[in-house]
Amino acid sequence: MDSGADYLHLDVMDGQFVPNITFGHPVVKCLRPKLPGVMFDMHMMVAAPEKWIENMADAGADQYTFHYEATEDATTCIRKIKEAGMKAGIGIKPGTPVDVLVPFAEMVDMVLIMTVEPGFGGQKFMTDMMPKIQFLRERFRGIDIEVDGGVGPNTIQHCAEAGANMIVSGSAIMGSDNPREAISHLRNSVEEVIQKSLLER
Ligand SMILES: O=C(CO)[C@H](O)[C@H](O)COP(=O)(O)O
Repeated sequence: MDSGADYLHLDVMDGQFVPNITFGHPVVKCLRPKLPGVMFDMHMMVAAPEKWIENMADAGADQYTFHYEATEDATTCIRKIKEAGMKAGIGIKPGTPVDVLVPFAEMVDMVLIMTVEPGFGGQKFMTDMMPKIQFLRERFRGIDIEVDGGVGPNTIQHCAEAGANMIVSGSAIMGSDNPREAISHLRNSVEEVIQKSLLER
């Protein structure tokens, strides 16, 4: 396990799965040539995520992260994402128990633990989601575990110590006087905990 690759995390919201709306694959397709070499992780906060897999692959997405709650058939969704040539991620909302992810943890490239209700940036980090990360890290040592929602300099330590190795951060970086420094701080916090845990083994 390491601190994972760098992705541009793009929040797709459909006004159904979450009470907000952003953009879809046509915008991703326009963005793709403007950011060569940048990996796009689509965070699909949408109902029926299986519907947009081909479109997002065609638009140039690298990873397709959907919500467990949004589909009746997560296994087929994962298979279709991989067949379309993308990496697969599966996430859960705060109210969903973590054990639903167990059957999928070794089928996907990443699991996502939401630490806010999906739909809006700038919300308060939910520390009580940390046991979900610990649960997954204890059982699946090598997987990528991502945390999303309210993560910044004041909350990163909780995520890192629980075992997360991929971090999404919006407001804390955009609101910082020095976004580069803020990113380095988040990255270093995760790296330090990973290195320490490797030494302790
Ligand atoms: O998925 C999201 C909301 O649904 C956002 O990506 C997430 O909340 C990040 O924003 P912030 O760091 O401001 O909390």
